[in-house]
Amino acid sequence: MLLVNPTKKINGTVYAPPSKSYTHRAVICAGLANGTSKIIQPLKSQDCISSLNAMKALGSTIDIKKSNDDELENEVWTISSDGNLKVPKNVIDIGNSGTTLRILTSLVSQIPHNSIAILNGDESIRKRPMGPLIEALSQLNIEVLSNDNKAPLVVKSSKIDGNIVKITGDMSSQFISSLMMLLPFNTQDSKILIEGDLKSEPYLNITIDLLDKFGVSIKKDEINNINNINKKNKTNKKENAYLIKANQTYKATDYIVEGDYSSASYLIALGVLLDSDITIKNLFKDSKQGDKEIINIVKRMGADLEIRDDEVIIKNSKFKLKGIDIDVKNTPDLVPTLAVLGCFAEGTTTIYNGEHVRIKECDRLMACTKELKKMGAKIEEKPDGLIIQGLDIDNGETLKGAELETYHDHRLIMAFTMAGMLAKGQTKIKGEEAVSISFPNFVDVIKSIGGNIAIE
Ligand SMILES: O=C(O)C1=C[C@@H](OP(=O)(O)O)[C@@H](O)[C@H](O)C1
Ligand SMILES: C=C(OP(=O)(O)O)C(=O)O
Repeated sequence: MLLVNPTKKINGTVYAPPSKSYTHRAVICAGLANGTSKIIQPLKSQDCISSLNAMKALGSTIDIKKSNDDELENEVWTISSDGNLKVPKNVIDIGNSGTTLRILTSLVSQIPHNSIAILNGDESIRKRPMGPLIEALSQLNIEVLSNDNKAPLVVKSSKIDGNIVKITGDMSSQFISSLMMLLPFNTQDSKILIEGDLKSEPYLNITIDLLDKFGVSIKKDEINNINNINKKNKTNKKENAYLIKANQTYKATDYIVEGDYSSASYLIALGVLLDSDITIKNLFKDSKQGDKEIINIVKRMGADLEIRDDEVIIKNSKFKLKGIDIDVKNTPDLVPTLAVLGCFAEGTTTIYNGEHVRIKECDRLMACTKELKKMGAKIEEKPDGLIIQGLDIDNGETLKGAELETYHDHRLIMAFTMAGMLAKGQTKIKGEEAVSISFPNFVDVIKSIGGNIAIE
């Protein structure tokens, strides 16, 4: 249980943890390359260790060393491979990591012929949808067996047979990242055609960026679809497609992982909500991470931040925030952070375009509504988002401490910790150990800046 007490002020300098999305991709690409890659400053979290162990099970050799930078306790992961995935000796357990499951489902089809790989994970992972990816792979004659289109999955080794693959864009970009990482092995040039709305697109840009560092090129091809011309306002609806050249090979490389904006969102939000003097290092201004948008969101709500090339500084807050409309199509992981921010912003905060937020570690729209209501939040669940009426802070209204469930969901634990620090009375957060999924030293970091929290 995490005990969270009201906290008035935070100050100090902290480092954002390394990016989860970049660490996953770097580890997997390193295992696909012929040679030795060094992943410098990787995120040592449960999810990324799932990717590391999976690549080990598929034949990579892994050596973990502390880096010289003692203060940050960073590591260097040296990953060696001959570029060919091996038949795994056992079921590959990907734990709680949706990214690992989705990306590997395509790639494990490239193990030697006449063999199978089995992917499985925890209770939450066995509920996450896989249908569109399984169907897309069948268009390439790759066979995946499952009950109900969910893990456990049995993937049969197969040559890629086909060069155009259609997939829905509105459920998870991870399906598309998965195809992007598979198709460079195709012997023909290939194209991924996205059907419907494309959500979480910044994660595809992360995939393209990282693949480029490992020598693989993917190009976006935007097609103006004449069938979709909206005659009334004469706007062309764009269809998204990606082009992948045949017979590309992953090249071993050394890669330094940048800081994670999704994890930093809790620190940034706390910084603007409390009396703060705080610097968050390892956040790059030119990052491709979609969750960098947290900076624009808090600015739109009325906060003032100093953005440097590689750090974010918040001084002399606390700001008087106002409620705004927020489209979370491209930033689903920010939703728990935004739900808490909305409680402390004057007026209405509307979070929309987030149907995909329901199919993460848990249904985060349901969970934020149910749990924050226990603290007195005025929050309403909508099919695609949340409507939050800000509390009357000027007249002393605030959240009240409560005992909260977290559904084994790391992002809920961190967002509810913020809520608890701003609430009146103690908040008890159950299942706090799940922060290790993406931000293992979260509790220590919050304590180091003055957060009055403790594990019981
Ligand atoms: O590819 C990635 O690294 C991720 C993609 C996003 O998922 P969806 O594409 O399913 O929205 C995000 O929510 C997840 O935390 C990480
Ligand atoms: C949804 C998340 O991750 P994944 O899909 O990899 O489980 C997350 O980190 O919030």
